Amino acid sequence: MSTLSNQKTALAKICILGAGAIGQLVYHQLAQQSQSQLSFISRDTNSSIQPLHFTTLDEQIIRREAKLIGKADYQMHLNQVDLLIVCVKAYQVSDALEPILPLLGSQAHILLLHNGMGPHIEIIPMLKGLGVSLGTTSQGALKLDKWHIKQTGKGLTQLGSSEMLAQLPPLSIELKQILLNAIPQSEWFAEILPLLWQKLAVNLAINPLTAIFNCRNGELAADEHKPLIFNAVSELVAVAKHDNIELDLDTLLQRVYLVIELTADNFSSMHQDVHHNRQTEIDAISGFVLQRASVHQLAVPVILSLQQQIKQIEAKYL
Ligand SMILES: NC(=O)C1=CN([C@@H]2O[C@H](COP(=O)(O)OP(=O)(O)OC[C@H]3O[C@@H](n4cnc5c(N)ncnc54)[C@H](OP(=O)(O)O)[C@@H]3O)[C@@H](O)[C@H]2O)C=CC1
Ligand SMILES: CC(C)(CO)C(=O)C(=O)O
Repeated sequence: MSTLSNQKTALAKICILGAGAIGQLVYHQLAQQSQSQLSFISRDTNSSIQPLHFTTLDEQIIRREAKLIGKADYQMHLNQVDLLIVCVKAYQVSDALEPILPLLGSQAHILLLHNGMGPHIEIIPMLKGLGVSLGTTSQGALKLDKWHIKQTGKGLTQLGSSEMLAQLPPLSIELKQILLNAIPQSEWFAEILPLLWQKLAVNLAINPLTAIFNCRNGELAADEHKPLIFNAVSELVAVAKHDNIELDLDTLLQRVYLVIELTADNFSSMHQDVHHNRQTEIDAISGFVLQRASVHQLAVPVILSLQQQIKQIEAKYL
């Protein structure tokens, strides 16, 4: 257990890796509710102070400043960090952490906050005994400009640990409290993996299909898509079972259709990535399920086909 005392809680040093839409949203939420010392990791050489703008859900514009830690100051700064929140895309996690991890002090804890699954398995060998927690958010945020974000939706943020991480130091109670106080609708789970699988099922059922059929989320409610969604989610449930994660197919399908309804007008993140010719997070969505299916020697033809179709789309521009 970390020794961060109550007295030091106010001075907890929290650094965010990935100053994008979600990284900046979490920064503003922490700045609003805690007295922690906050910063972003920059890829520039020198540190700087960056003005930020945040448009809230009720259209208020809040101005703040953030400390960006430049490479020249990594050594000195990172050694002091208590919590590193990683808010890059799933496919960026390992590369982003590689130069940072060796510079963190032994008190540092890492929180991964991204869509999809898999990076936690990739980074465990790189951790050298540092603690890690995992999370997923259903809040929405959009970059209006590099340093101006708008919150676009409320939603649950599910954070937690797992038995598979039990050998590593846990997040301290004080840091957990800072996160739960600052992030609205956030919850902590002793075993987070089932929650991550459930969110994965939602992303698997919605994201690739919206990119393949070039449609908004709501159009997936049509009868013509029902067999594909049913088969993809059924395959995921079977793979999860072999990973000792029990998911209920009916409950999961209900959740998928609820998200389709609640986000009917949205273009999914994968649709937007394809639209802007960006790499998608497919490898952490269907790719992760395919990887686990291969470990358990299970056939998942529908998920394989979704993966291949998105890879073909990406290949036209990447
Ligand atoms: N935006 C949303 O509403 C939601 C997003 N999510 C998930 O949250 C995660 C983050 O998404 P989002 O914030 O939208 O993505 P963004 O692309 O906006 O943010 C990622 C940020 O990380 C930066 N970055 C990438 N590599 C590095 C690195 N090596 N060192 C430092 N910074 C780096 C990027 O910088 P640069 O652009 O310069 O490369 C970018 O600013 C994703 O998994 C996404 O699916 C989940 C729910 C909702
Ligand atoms: C829930 C959903 C599908 C909302 O669009 C999403 O998480 C995404 O677009 O990545």
